[in-house]
Amino acid sequence: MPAPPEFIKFIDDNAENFINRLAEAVAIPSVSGDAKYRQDVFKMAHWLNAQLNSYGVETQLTDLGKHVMDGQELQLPPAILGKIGNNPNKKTVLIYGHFDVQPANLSDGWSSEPFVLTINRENGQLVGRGSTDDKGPILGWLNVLQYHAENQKDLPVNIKFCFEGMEETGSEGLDDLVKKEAQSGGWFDGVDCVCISDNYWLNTRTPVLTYGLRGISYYKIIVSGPSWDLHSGSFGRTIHEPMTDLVILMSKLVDTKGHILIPGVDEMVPSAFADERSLYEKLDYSIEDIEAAAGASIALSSDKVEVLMGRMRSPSLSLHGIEGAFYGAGGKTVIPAKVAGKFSIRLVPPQTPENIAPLVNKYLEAEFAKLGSKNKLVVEEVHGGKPWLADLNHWNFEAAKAATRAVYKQEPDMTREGGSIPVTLTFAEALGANVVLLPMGRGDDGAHSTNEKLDRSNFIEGSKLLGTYLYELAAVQGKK
Ligand SMILES: C[C@H](N)C(=O)N[C@@H](Cc1c[nH]cn1)C(=O)O
Ligand SMILES: [Zn+2]
Ligand SMILES: [Zn+2]
Repeated sequence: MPAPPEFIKFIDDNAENFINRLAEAVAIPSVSGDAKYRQDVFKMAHWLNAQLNSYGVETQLTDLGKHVMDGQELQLPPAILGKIGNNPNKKTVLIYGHFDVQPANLSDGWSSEPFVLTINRENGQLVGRGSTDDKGPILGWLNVLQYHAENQKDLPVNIKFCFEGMEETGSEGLDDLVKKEAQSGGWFDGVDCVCISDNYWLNTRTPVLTYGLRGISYYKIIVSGPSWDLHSGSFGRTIHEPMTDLVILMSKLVDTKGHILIPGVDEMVPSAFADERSLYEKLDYSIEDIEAAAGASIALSSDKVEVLMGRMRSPSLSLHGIEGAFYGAGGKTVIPAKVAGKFSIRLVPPQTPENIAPLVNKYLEAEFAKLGSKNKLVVEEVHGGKPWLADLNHWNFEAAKAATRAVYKQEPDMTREGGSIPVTLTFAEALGANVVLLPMGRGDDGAHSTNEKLDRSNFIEGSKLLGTYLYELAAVQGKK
């Protein structure tokens, strides 16, 4: 069942209004990982809740309790549960998205204010934090709802929603809520399939459907010694310096080719099966795509399959930063008293945060012992999420494929995503439902980076894609 032509026309006719609404959403700096923005994450939850209500979605703001972040106890932002339609003859799809964003400061190197949506009329780029990750896609769903509400059209399927405000910081509290609401009589009871639009195409040309995500284990390693910061002239070569210890430890985690040096981590992953390369060979991707998205010729290999396998079916370890280190202007000659190195490991099956943790802890403690330092080491696991792989021969994928063909007149590539959406596996397991990832944005959108953008055409065609998917879902032969 194709989407009605009036729906497609409505999306085209209202493009400017949709962009204005995206600007409103981007203007709320809902950064979940920084305590000083926590009220803005709440503001964003209320903004989105009001939008959903205005289109007839019944919602419930669910309190997820409190958590401790950087030593501070904070209220978690609420999850928004929503539902619209309860026709027993229709399928029920659960839609997930997140309304929090990564941190962003002009001083990081943005060309414009990150929380002001800046529209480049020449190339059609909508630049702003959250434009592609994940406010654009969430607003894509609102655009679909708006058409049906304003034209008194029934949706082709029943929809349940789950929107959260902590995805960028480990989805705290959400797994338990999903497990509870998946039970008989719970909010998610009766869900037939799940759709998530929160990742990206591989390149700038070819739409994709995604059937896998890497998991994540995020660590903080804290080295402390002196009771306060010290003068390097007075104390250099007289004490064990925390920063020296930390930098040595961090240098022992990963090599320059990306091999993880923690014994047992890379080794957990089975080798590629006989013809596995052919899966990657046929994806529309080139070394130029990755180098264009990175803005430099720095790919680890000139073999496209090797690069894709590194991103999709291998774990990776990235060093993110050092808290407490001097990083300002000028030549401050300080010995920091306490520094915390941050790194994360992207996980693939059969790895989980639980089976990785003992390997990480044992290795770091052993390497620290080798330093013979009198400083103190604490290893903290900040947050984690399991990897996920789906059955791509499911009718949910068929519907997403048909929608892609209808909107883009192209066959989608089938990809595994290198990033993580921690709750995905929980949806699949707790609901016993197939999950499809149907991304809106392009591979060069710069999610988490400076100058994050969403192309206008991806926002508008992507809104059509999400709506068309619902119609294809209603038509596809499958359960219900
Ligand atoms: C793929 C998704 N849009 C995303 O960006 N996920 C984040 C999740 C996360 C986990 N820890 C911090 N953020 C990611 O993959 O980094
Ligand atoms: Zn993200
Ligand atoms: Zn995201």
